[in-house]
Amino acid sequence: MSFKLHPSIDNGIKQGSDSFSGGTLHCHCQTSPITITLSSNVLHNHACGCSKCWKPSSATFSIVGVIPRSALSITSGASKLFIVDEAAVIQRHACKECKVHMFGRIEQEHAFFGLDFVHVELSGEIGWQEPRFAAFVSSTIEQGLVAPEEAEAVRKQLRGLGLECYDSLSPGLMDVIAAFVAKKNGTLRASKL
Ligand SMILES: N[C@@H](CCC(=O)N[C@@H](CS)C(=O)NCC(=O)O)C(=O)O
Ligand SMILES: [Zn+2]
Ligand SMILES: [Zn+2]
Repeated sequence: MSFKLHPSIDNGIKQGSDSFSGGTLHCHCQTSPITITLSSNVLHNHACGCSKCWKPSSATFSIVGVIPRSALSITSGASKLFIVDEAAVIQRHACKECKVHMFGRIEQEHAFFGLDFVHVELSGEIGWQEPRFAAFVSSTIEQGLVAPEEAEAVRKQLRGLGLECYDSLSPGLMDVIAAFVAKKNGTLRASKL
């Protein structure tokens, strides 16, 4: 049995282009869609199994990447945006009508302050960085999308696509968050390497 992970990876992962320099995201509204223009490619693109990241219907994972907030502009339909959960670290700005999340933004002191979270499947352009790992895989169990006994099969399918699996973010990103906390606490150790 194979799981519907996400439509943009279920038939294999297509590599992005190093020379790609951005494009436009559209919400799903047929009339007056919200459009967001991105002036660069995304970084750290990945599959996220958490309950908070937007995913299309029938998908088990969201595909989400980051981009400097200075590279993102709302080019139409700004009045249709609302914040899904004001209390969340990532303020996800979604369309009031079709409910698609257009971008997530961090407004508090955080390792990822200055980066916005976006879903490049909302763009028609080709060349966006391909997903490179899978995060929060076990969170799919919480949502009833995957049975506990199925989790390893889901990981196997993800690894078969070349996506290493984690139950939080990737080690590299977790290190960035931990280093930020250590710096704040005055406990950041100097490297002896
Ligand atoms: N198990 C939780 C995990 C949620 C979670 O921690 N999501 C990560 C990955 S997007 C995060 O950084 N969330 C911050 C936020 O949503 O503001 C769930 O599925 O709801
Ligand atoms: Zn919409
Ligand atoms: Zn998530």
